[in-house]
Amino acid sequence: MAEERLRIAIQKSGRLSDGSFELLKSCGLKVSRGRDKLYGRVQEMPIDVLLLRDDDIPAFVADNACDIGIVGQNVFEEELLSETHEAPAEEVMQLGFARCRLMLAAPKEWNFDGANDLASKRIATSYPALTKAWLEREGVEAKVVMMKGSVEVAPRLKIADAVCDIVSTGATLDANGLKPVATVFDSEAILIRNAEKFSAEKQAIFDALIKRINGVLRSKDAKYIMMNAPRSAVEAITEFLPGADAPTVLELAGNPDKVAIHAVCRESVFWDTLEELKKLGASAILVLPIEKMMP
Ligand SMILES: Nc1ncnc2c1ncn2[C@@H]1O[C@H](COP(=O)(O)OP(=O)(O)OP(=O)(O)O)[C@@H](O)[C@H]1O
Ligand SMILES: O=P(O)(O)OC[C@H]1O[C@H](OP(=O)(O)OP(=O)(O)O)[C@H](O)[C@@H]1O
Ligand SMILES: [Mg+2]
Repeated sequence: MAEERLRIAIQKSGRLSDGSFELLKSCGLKVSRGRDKLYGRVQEMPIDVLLLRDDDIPAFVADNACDIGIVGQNVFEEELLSETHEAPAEEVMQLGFARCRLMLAAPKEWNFDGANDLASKRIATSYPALTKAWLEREGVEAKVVMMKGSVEVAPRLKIADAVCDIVSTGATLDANGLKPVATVFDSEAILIRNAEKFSAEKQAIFDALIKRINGVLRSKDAKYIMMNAPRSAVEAITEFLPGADAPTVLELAGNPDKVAIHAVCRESVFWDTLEELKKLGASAILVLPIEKMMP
């Protein structure tokens, strides 16, 4: 019998693409792309990769053309609200990259004073379902105009009064004379899966992949921190270290009053943290990245 392989759909090129390939790489999976560049194969695990437009990913996963996929939460929620599939794909986990917001934006000169200002106005968006749901929550009646791309130019062309589009730095809005006025949806890349039960063989591949992804995500903010400190400050320093439990305390040769402290910090270590540690008497502080972490 042919070996079962797990099929994952990822974006071919765009804002999700690099992060998706990077995640697979961090999981120890190298994707060798086929000549048509639409199909890739992983050597290290029985996984096939399909390279698609991001909008097609939820449907490919819902329809069983792929088992799992990586897509923006915004695109996935839009698809769910549109109710196009009897058994839509299911969200498995957030992946911590491609963070952005779906935001309502209005021309800078508009003295915008809350959602009610949008009553009877035209709003251009590629996300009509999410936009309509937000308007409904706010109790505002407005006309939603669907645009597939270049949404930000709509007010200038008098196609719409406002837009509802993806914002990260805000540079695109600014360049088009627009300002953000309300957040409709917070988004990041997510892993989705087909709603049906996998075969035992496929489930085992899926479980192994999830374990690796969790290991990569866990190590993302985590740092290995080393420092010397007065023996008397060990307790205060341990309490202060972000997300660290039970650090290793080592003798320092020829210096009975001082020890070396080694700890895994599970949260970000900022410059402020280092300043505080210094105040508590720490010196020779080293912060090292952690590549992978298994519980
Ligand atoms: N500026 C941004 N910063 C971070 N994430 C973003 C940004 N813009 C979009 N995203 C996220 O990445 C997803 C894909 O965005 P992209 O602009 O690549 O889509 P696209 O142009 O529709 O691509 P495709 O050609 O695959 O249809 C979005 O749905 C959103 O979740
Ligand atoms: O707030 P900013 O940092 O400016 O990012 C927002 C822009 O990024 C995305 O487009 P992208 O640049 O991916 O190009 P696209 O319009 O071709 O998808 C998105 O559609 C916005 O237009
Ligand atoms: Mg798209």
